[in-house]
Amino acid sequence: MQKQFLKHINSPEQLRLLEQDDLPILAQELRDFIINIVATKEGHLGASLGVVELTIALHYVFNTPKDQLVWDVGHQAYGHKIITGRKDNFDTNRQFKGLSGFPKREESVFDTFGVGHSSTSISAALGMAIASQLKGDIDTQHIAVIGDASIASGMAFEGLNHAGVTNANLLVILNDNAIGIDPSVGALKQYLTNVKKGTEKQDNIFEALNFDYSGPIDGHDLPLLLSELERLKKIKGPKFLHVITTKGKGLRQAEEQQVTYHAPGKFNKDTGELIAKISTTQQAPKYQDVFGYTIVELAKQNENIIGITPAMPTGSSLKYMMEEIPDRAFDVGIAEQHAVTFAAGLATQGLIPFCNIYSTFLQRAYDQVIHDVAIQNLPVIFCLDRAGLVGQDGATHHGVFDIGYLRCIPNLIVFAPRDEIELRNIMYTAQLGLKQPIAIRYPRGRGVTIDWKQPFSKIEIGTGQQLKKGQNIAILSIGNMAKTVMEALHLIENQSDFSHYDMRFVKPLDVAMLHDIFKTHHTIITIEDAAVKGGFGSSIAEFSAEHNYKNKLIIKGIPDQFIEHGTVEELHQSIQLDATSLSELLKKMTD
Ligand SMILES: Cc1ncc(C[n+]2csc(CCOP(=O)(O)OP(=O)(O)O)c2C)c(N)n1
Ligand SMILES: CC(=O)[C@@H](O)[C@H](O)COP(=O)(O)O
Ligand SMILES: [Mg+2]
Repeated sequence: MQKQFLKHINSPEQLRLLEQDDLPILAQELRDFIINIVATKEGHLGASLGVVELTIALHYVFNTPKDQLVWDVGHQAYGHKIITGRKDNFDTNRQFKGLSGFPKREESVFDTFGVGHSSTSISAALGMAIASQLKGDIDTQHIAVIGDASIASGMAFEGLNHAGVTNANLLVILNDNAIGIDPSVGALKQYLTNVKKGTEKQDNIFEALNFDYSGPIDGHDLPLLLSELERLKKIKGPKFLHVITTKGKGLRQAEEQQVTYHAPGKFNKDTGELIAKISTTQQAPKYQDVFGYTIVELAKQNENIIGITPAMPTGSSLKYMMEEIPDRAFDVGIAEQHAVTFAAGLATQGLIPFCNIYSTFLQRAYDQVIHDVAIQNLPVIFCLDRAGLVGQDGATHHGVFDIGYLRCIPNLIVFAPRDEIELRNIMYTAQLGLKQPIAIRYPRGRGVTIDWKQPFSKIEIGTGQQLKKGQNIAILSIGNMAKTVMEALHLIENQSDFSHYDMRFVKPLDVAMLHDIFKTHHTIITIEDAAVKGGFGSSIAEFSAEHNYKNKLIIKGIPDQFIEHGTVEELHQSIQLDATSLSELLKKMTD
C-alpha cells in the first residue's frame, strides 16, 4: 500500500519532517484532495493544480510563516491553505462563513497579504522586504509568486522597477503557464514564449532590471525546484525565478480545456467530466451574454464600434466579438488603466469604444476614468459587469462601490438596467452619438427575460419609469433590484400603499419624476445593490435636501462594511436585502 502523508500534515513544520523522496507522493495526495473538494464545492481549480509542486517546495525550503510568502491574485493558493492548517475545514472554501477562496490575513499567519485583484504581490513583498531591512533583519526571505498574465500588468512592472534598484531580500517567482483565465496576450507573452523556446538568450528583461535571473525550469520537477530554491535562498538582493507549469496539471480535462477548468463548477472527481446544471424551465440569459451578443449585433451595423476587455474575454463575453470581428475587439491583458485610456484615445478619433470591465476591477483605473475620459468629456461607453454582490469570490470582488465612485464624476452618465432588454437598449442608445461618457452597471449571472432579443428602442437619458402606482410610500429601485422589490411586493397582501419606480439613471436623476414622487408620497425608500454611503440613496437624500423636502427617507443597500463570501442569496439575506426581509420592512411601514 502506498504511504500516506497528507493526513499527517497540518503545518509546514510537519511537511519539513518528510524526506525529499516522499514529496512526489504528497504532491499526488494534495492534487487529489483539491480535486475532491472543488468537484463538489466548486471554486478555482486549474491554477491550484498547476502549482502543487511549487507550493510544497516553497513551504519545504523556506521557513514560513517567518519567511513571507505572497501569492498574486490568490486563486492558486488552495494547496497552500491545505498544508497550512486549513485541511480539515477546506470543504468550507468559499462557502458562507467558511474559508475565503483567497489568502486573507485574518484567516492565517501564513496568509501574509490579502489578495484577489492581481499584480500586487511584487509591491507587497518588496514592502515587507524593505521593512525587514529597516528593522535590521537580514535573514527573513520575501517571496512573491506571480502568474504570466498578472506580471504583464502595469502594477507588477512598477514593483519590479523599484525592486531592481534596491538590495531587498526579494525573490519573485514567475509561474508561467502561458494563460490567465483566457490565453495570455501581448508582447511580454511573446517574449516569454521565446525564452522558453531558447530563442531569447541575450538581454534578459529581468536581468536588465537588475534581478538575479534563473530559469526557465520545470515547475513540476520537485527535486529541481528544491535545489533551485535552496540555491536562491543563499543569494541576497532581488532574484527572479522563471518556472514553467501547466495549468490544470494532473486532471486531463483541466489540462486540455484550461479556460473552462479555471473555475469549472461541479464536476465528477473521478472522470473529470463537468456536471451540467439541470434546469427544468427555460432560462433567461446571463447579462454578460446579452452584452456579448448585443455588441456583435451593434458592431455589424456601426463600424465605429470597438470592444475592449482587460483580460476577461470569456467572463465578459466579449469573446463573441473577438471571434466574429477580431480587428475591432481587443483583449489588452490585465491592464484596466490602459484599457480605459486606450478607450479614451479611440474616442478622440471618433470611434465608439465599449470598454467592458468588471465593476470591482474598474476601481484600479479610477484616475483614468476621471482624468482621461470625464474631464475631456469623451464618449467612452463603460460596461461594468459583476456590479453588486458577486457571491463566493467575496469582499475583494463585490462590485458595490461603483455607484459611489462614479456618480461624483462630472459629465459621466450612470445607468443600471433592470433587465436584459434595458441593457440592450442602453447599449443601442449609447452608440447613437452620445456626447459624453456613460457607465452601464449590470450584475453577475442570469437576468429575468427569456425572450430578450427584442428590437432596439432608444432610452431617453435621465428618465425613470413607474412600474407600479400606489399611495403614500414610494419605492425607488435601481438596476436589477427592481426584481427584488417586485418579489417583495408580491409577499404583501395589501399593496395599495406602495408605488414602485425604476429610476434607471443614477445620474442624471429624473428630476421631474422625483418632484412628483416627493409631492405625492409621505415616505420614500431607496433600494440599491451598492454601498449606501455615497450611493444612489444618497443622491436622493441630496435631492431632497436641495429642494427642502421633508418626506421620510429610508436608504437600503449594502451597509458600510465589507461583505464576505457566500451565495448572493445568503449574502442578501445577511444584510436584509432579500425579498422576504424587504417585504417585512414594507409591511412594518404600513402598520
Ligand atoms: C486587477 C484584476 N484584473 C482581473 C482579474 C481577474 N483575473 C483573475 S485571475 C486572472 C488571470 C491570472 O492569470 P495568471 O497571472 O497567469 O495566473 P494563473 O491563473 O495562470 O495562475 C484574471 C485576469 C483580477 N483578479 N484582478
Ligand atoms: C480570481 C478572479 O478574479 C476570477 O477568476 C474571478 O473569480 C472571476 O469571476 P467570475 O466567475 O465572475 O468571472
Ligand atoms: Mg498564467
